[in-house]
Amino acid sequence: MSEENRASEERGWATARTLAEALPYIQVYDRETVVIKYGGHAMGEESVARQFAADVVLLKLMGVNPVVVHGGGPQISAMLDRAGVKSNFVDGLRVTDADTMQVAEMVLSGAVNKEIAHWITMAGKEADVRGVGLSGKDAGLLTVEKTTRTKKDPDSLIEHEVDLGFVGEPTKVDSKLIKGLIASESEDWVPVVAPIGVAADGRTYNVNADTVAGALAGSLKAKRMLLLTDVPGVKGADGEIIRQMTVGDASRLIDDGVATGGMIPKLQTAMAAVRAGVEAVVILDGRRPHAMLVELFTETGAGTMVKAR
Ligand SMILES: Nc1ncnc2c1ncn2[C@@H]1O[C@H](COP(=O)(O)OP(=O)(O)O)[C@@H](O)[C@H]1O
Ligand SMILES: CC(=O)N[C@@H](CCC(=O)OP(=O)(O)O)C(=O)O
Repeated sequence: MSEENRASEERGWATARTLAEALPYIQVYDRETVVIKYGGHAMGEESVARQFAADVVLLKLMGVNPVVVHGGGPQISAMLDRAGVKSNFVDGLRVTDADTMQVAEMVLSGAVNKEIAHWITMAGKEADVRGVGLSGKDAGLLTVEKTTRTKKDPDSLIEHEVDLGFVGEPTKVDSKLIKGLIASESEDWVPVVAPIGVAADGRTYNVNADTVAGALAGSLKAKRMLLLTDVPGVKGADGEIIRQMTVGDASRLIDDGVATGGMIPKLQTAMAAVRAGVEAVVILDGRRPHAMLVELFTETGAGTMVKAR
């Protein structure tokens, strides 16, 4: 779990200081899918979003197949604030009534999705790399079922069900469209997915973006999933960033209450994705310049890596 550990395994290649030395190692990701979850907190200023888009384009030009899933929690909250609505969160999930659902979809599938796809298209203009904005509603990408949660009453210790409203869990990912986009030999398309899903009854659901990224990464058997957020990694009980952990460690951090709030869905997603065949998941600071490139192409990497063992 130490930094040494993290740096030593399979990563000797990234000590390369020149492109020629680095090339064999960059080939590790050749034609491999990397699912990138771009969190609302990581988005920050326009210059940060532009830099993110430029790095996504660079990855595509280096032969990686990036698939972006974005959040937008703070952006939804800002829009709800304007309407005088305050959100409640349970285990990092927004309790979503019908009105909140409408705002969430407008912000996620409308404003945020189109902006990110647009920044990628703008950054990739000269190289003809283009962002394609979608939500889980497009081409039947994401089927969900209503999320159920129980909470223990602190006094009586009796479990009771908490109704989260229109909050869904992925039950099926139909990644045909995404696979078609990333496999195109003639076009450099980068799918950008908003975390909205559809239930069997046709209703629209709000889904945590980390969860969507995990489901998509599992379905695409991605080599890496990068969860870009606003902290340098996952902190342990001593407040220090943990550089590498197993799914067992991740589960214990949640059980022990060391990982709280938005970090809970992140770690749960990481565990599920690794179990579904994703080689590794990394939680890292998306505001750090070139965070994704540092993670993929340097020896030390960036953030906290979660692996099976
Ligand atoms: N053990 C932990 N290590 C790091 N961050 C933690 C931990 N527990 C809770 N967090 C919180 O999780 C947040 C990231 O989740 P979230 O706010 O949902 O991010 P995003 O919008 O990027 O998905 C951090 O800003 C931090 O406040
Ligand atoms: C159910 C649920 O909580 N959905 C999230 C969807 C957006 C999201 O996950 O955004 P971040 O990644 O920026 O936190 C929400 O409404 O905030």
